[in-house]
Amino acid sequence: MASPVKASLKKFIKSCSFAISGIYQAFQTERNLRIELCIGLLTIGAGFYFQITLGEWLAVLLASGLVLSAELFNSAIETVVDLVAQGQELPLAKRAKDIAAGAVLLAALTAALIGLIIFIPYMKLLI
Ligand SMILES: Nc1ncnc2c1ncn2[C@@H]1O[C@H](COP(=O)(O)OP(=O)(O)OP(=O)(O)O)[C@@H](O)[C@H]1O
Repeated sequence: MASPVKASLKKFIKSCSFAISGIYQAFQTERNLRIELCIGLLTIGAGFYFQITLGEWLAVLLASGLVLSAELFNSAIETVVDLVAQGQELPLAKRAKDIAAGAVLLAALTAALIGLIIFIPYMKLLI
């Protein structure tokens, strides 16, 4: 393998390991992230149970990824805000945290709506 390619690949693998470590740390500290992962896994379980279509799988996976990514961004923003605020009550810190939390809420509501649209017809078949 050519040396610049090898170096780029090495750098990429290193970046991935930092990213995985970031996800791991967020899971250790953020309860909401763990709850959202559980909901995502339950939804995937329901997908297998109801044998949803390929299009429905794509929507479920996109919605789950959207919520988890939004929560990770939220955690990163909270961390930076705490770093800057250093325990002080700051109006801009509140605004930044509330907007980031709003992004998570929007993603979660969108995912819930997608879940209801997909799974309600399957659940109706069970009744
Ligand atoms: N440094 C700060 N200055 C002003 N308001 C803050 C500050 N830190 C947090 N807040 C506000 O206090 C409220 C609670 O925030 P806090 O981060 O404790 O809990 P949270 O938003 O439920 O997040 P989580 O439980 O995920 O840590 C929010 O409205 C937030 O914007």
